[in-house]
Parts: sequence; C-alpha cells; structure tokens
Amino acid sequence: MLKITDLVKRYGSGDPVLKNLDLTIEGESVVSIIGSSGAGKSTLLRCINRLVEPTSGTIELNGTDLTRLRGKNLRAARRKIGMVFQGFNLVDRLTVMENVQSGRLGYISTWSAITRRYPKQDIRRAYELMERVGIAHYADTRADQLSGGERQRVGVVRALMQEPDILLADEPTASLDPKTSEQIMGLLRDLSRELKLPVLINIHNVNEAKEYTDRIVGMRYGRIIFDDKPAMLDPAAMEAIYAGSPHADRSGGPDDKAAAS
Ligand SMILES: Nc1ncnc2c1ncn2[C@@H]1O[C@H](COP(=O)(O)OP(=O)(O)OP(=O)(O)O)[C@@H](O)[C@H]1O
Repeated sequence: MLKITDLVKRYGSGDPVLKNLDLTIEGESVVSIIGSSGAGKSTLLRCINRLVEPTSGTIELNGTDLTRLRGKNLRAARRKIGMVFQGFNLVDRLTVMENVQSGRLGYISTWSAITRRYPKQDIRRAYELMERVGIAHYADTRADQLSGGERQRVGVVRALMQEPDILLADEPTASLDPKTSEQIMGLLRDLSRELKLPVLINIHNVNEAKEYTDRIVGMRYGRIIFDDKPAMLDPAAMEAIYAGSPHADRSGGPDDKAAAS
C-alpha cells in the first residue's frame, strides 16, 4: 500500500508546487493522475521515488516511510519502485536482454552485471516477462532497432524485473501513436491485475485514463481536487480540473480524435 500524507514540495524559495497532498493507493489498482501542465503531476511521481526531495510530509510504501531513508536503505526501497518513462530511458547500444537485466542492478553483484553473467533465474524471469509482452524474439536485438511501442514494452519489463511493490509511469504513452498508446495502457492494466501490482500513471490523455484506469486523481495547482472512479469525471469535474487550460491539455494532444467531454 502507498500512503502519502500531507506532502509538500517547494522548489527553492518559490511557492509550493505540491500543497499538503494526501493519497492512498491500495492493492492492485490502476490509478491515473490528470491535470493541466504544471499542476504538479510529475513532481508527485518523482517525490515517491525520491528523484525529487519532498519538502515535508510522509510517503509510506508498505509501512516504510520513504522520505526518511538514506543511503543503502533508500537504494533498497527504490528497487521496490518500478518506473516507466515517457522517453523509455533504454540504453540504445545494448540488447533488449541487457536492458531488461538492468532492472536487476542492485540485486546482483557488480561483477555479474559488468560481465553480463546474469543469474539463471533472472534470465528465465526475463524471458517469461518478455514472452508476456510480446518481445521475447527481440532478446538479442539492439534496443535502437525497435519501434516505440516495442521499446516501451522493454521499459515495462525492465521495471517488472525489479520485483516492484508499485509501478510508477510518467506519461508512458506520450511518445507513442494513438493505437500503440492504447496497447501499452491495456498492457499496464492487465499486468496490474496479473501481478497484483498497484500502478500509478501520470497521463495527459483523459480518454485513456477513463478507459484503462480504475481511479482518476485530478490535480490543480498542486492540490488533489478530484479522486474518484472514471465514470464520475463529469463535465463539471473536468471544468474544475482544467478551467482555462488549452484544449490539448484535456484530451490526448493533437493525435487524439475524440476530445474528452
Ligand atoms: N526542478 C524544478 N525546479 C523548479 N521548478 C520546478 C522544477 N520542476 C518542476 N517545477 C515547477 O513545478 C510545477 C509543477 O511541475 P510538474 O512538472 O510537476 O507539473 P506537471 O503537472 O507534471 O506538468 P506537465 O504535465 O507539463 O509535465 C511547475 O510550475 C514547474 O515549473
């Protein structure tokens, strides 16, 4: 369970960009965070894995307060947080298998990692996951030979190799065409169910949030102003979240066919 309490983030001496946020995510559920540009969605995700240092408040993952951890304990806790990125963050010149195995860094010895002598069980697990997402035949292919959707599948498998307790996805479909984008969202939803893994997705595409996630959290100016099932995201809620922001912010950008109501 992820339990965020009274989270504040201020960059430098400016106004807080996260203002006393409370958010709890239990069990296997797919939660999307929506909101206009600058609402604080990425900052929230980055506070959870401590890429950004929270100013105050607590972030508990299965009972451990992540905000208090340092050094070895922080590294151990981070292993339990899988991250999927908009730009995939793969190492292009490495193969798919090598990229996927980088999710095991921190679990295996430095020597094994440098010599790429991965433990048998890690190779077996990688193949299982790659089969599951349809990229096993690319195991020995360089990452830069793959399409965007395939690269994101590599990113997902790499995150799952960490045996995470939660998966965070920062605009995971923003670089993909609409069809591929839907496939990746469907995959994240299905994997959440199969692996009983909570997934938190920062997403601009409201239609995809409605279709593929169980719960929508709407942010505005650093606060959560909507937190409910997708069906409850009515025009009034949309207006509260997006009032005054450009149309593209409310839907999926220029490629999005049907604007959110
Ligand atoms: N490293 C930083 N230093 C200073 N201010 C920052 C930094 N990162 C983000 N901000 C500011 O914090 C606010 C929230 O930004 P954040 O990126 O979290 O919003 P967002 O909702 O994810 O936006 P987008 O959808 O455009 O990615 C913005 O005003 C932004 O300018």
